[in-house]
Amino acid sequence: MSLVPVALAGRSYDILIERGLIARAGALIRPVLGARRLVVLTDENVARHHLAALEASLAAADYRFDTVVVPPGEQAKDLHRFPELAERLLGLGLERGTAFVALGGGVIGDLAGFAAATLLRGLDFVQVPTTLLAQIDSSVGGKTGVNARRGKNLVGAFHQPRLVLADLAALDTLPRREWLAGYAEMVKYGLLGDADFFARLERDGEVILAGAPGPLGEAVAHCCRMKAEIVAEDEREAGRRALLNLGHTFGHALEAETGYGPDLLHGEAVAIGMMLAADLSRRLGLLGEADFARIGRHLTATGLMTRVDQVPGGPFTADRLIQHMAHDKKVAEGRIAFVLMRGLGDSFQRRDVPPELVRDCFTTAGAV
Ligand SMILES: NC(=O)c1ccc[n+]([C@@H]2O[C@H](COP(=O)([O-])OP(=O)(O)OC[C@H]3O[C@@H](n4cnc5c(N)ncnc54)[C@H](O)[C@@H]3O)[C@@H](O)[C@H]2O)c1
Ligand SMILES: O=C(O)C(=O)C[C@@H](O)[C@H](O)[C@H](O)COP(=O)(O)O
Ligand SMILES: [Zn+2]
Repeated sequence: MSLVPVALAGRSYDILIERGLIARAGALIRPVLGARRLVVLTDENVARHHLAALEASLAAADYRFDTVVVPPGEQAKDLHRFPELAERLLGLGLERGTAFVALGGGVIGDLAGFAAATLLRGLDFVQVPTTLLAQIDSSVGGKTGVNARRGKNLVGAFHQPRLVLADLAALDTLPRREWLAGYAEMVKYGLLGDADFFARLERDGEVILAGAPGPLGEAVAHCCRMKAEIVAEDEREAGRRALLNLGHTFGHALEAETGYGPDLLHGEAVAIGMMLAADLSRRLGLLGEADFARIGRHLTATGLMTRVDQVPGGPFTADRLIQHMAHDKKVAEGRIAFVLMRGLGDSFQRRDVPPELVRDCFTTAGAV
């Protein structure tokens, strides 16, 4: 088993990574949580594959629990659906000693985390991530929230989980498209801060995506260690944490424009967004042509989209995409902070980016 600690004064927790953790969840949660009552939040797909094992392990550990199942997909994370969910959860008779268990991908983690942050002004919660994306990224670091009409994750809270149980066996049932979406965030770690890891992905990406336990477990643990280190230094994104947003300013704009629907998954949007960020870095004279081409080659070889005009439902206009970017949480005094690359594994934030260059990136990628 890999154990990655997330060191946060008074709110430190561990990420456990291994096959078979869901079946042991009750026993693993017991020493960490004082709560005797749990509420499991999951979605219909995850429930079909993994809920029975989780419920059996909670029962075996003598937990009283309720389960709430929501429809799958990004729409479950809509601000306007949250009141109904909150009422449903409150209807279960929550008490301060109740804790939530998020069993699912990033949508469930963000939603359950936000419910835990806000209901009764804050309850404990445990993350049991079941997508690659959630195991390497969203279950770690305490960003929780929901999407508003004006943009992605605009209503939320920083609320750290008490424990993360990343059961690699849960990924056995994950569809290939979801593996790829998670893999895009894995590539992000290489690009933002670890050129050797990017090179490893170029070599072993297919093995990882095939679920080979050794390489997969090592790659998941590596990403968690990188994220834990960044979050420990900058929990609330005052500086370095923004690097985890590489590709997201562009990607979130695409997600907003496609209505958070099934045509474009978050990770897919991030892949296109990283390519746009790489292009912007190249146009600013920061990233060489060879590195730019290398990023595109790897994303394409993996099967990810890299261009705006590959997204179903287009054509998309640069004007509208740029409008969406104005709602990014990294905007200060009206100026967007872009995460750019000076080379593979060397990213930084910059605000003074000429708007016409951003437009050129969009149109070169097929926006009109
Ligand atoms: N909080 C953060 O730090 C953070 C980081 C990255 C992404 N996110 C958010 O995470 C969300 C994306 O998460 P995601 O990609 O995990 O999507 P998701 O939660 O929608 O899950 C993807 C799909 O896979 C299904 N699924 C999940 N686990 C499964 C399994 N083991 N077997 C079969 N099907 C399974 C789900 O039902 C869903 O249909 C976005 O909303 C994004 O904004 C948050
Ligand atoms: O943990 C972080 O910090 C991240 O930025 C991780 C991202 O992958 C994730 O998509 C996050 O939800 C984006 O946050 P936001 O603040 O841009 O909404
Ligand atoms: Zn992301």
